Amino acid sequence: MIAELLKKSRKIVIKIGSNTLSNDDGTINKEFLDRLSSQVNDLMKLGKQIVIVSSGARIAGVSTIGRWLRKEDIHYKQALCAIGQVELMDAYRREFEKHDIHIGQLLLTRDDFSYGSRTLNIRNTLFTLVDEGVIPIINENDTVCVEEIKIGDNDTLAALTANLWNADLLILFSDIDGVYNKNPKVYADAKFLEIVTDPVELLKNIEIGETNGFGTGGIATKIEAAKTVNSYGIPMILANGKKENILANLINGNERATVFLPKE
Ligand SMILES: Nc1ncnc2c1ncn2[C@@H]1O[C@H](COP(=O)(O)OP(=O)(O)O)[C@@H](O)[C@H]1O
Ligand SMILES: N[C@@H](CCC(=O)OP(=O)(O)O)C(=O)O
Repeated sequence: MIAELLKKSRKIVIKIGSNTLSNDDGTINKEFLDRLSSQVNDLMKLGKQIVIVSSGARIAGVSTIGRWLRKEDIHYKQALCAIGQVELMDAYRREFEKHDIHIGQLLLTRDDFSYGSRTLNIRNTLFTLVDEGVIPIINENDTVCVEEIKIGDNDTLAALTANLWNADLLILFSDIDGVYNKNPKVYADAKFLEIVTDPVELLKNIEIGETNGFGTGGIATKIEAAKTVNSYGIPMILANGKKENILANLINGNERATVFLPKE
């Protein structure tokens, strides 16, 4: 099922969460980015078009400046994002450059998707970058909007991007294999859910546990993202981005993940 979905999807949005992108000590996981860039390169060679939505600015800010970790003040969080965004894009640029792939940065807010002219401008930029073989890398504009760093809304941003770009598939990479009936980081007997056809019903039937590390939205915003894209007929895969060669293994049917399928 997953392999089939990936094979037939041409336009794919990939969202990468903070915990996936960072090492345990908070530094940017360069090996992860190295593996990601070569797998994305392979997908592009298969004729696929890729847009990346990446979190990680705040954690990159913490590891760059080496302080403010404990500051819960939202202004410090915004300042950390401003510092870390530069590091984040630098890390992406270095890795994609190895494959002769250029990247472009788009910093957006949820509001940008509700204004006609802004939406059109985003769409035009996205289509132009992708048509030219450049990978757009999107993050929230944490300077102008603080809601996202409080509730972790890059999942929503990824869903809105998938709709705007008319994507065939949204992939969310987190640090878990998919959705469970309860937090797998806390309960060893948590049951893995392979296919979800009704995210609204799912939310009623599972236990939403705490998020960990630098993740902010937790599993709830991922299920909300599925609800959004599914309502536009776009399927979503939630997979463990920390696993080696995850994209290649998913496409070969060698890795598990949760698939959210839109109703027929
Ligand atoms: N029912 C559940 N199924 C899966 N993960 C859950 C569940 N409840 C809580 N979680 C937690 O949600 C985390 C993923 O959310 P988050 O840390 O925000 O990810 P990201 O940084 O990738 O956006 C997992 O690491 C897991 O501990
Ligand atoms: N814009 C913030 C990320 C907010 C966010 O959604 O984080 P995550 O839950 O890790 O996807 C940053 O780059 O740190």
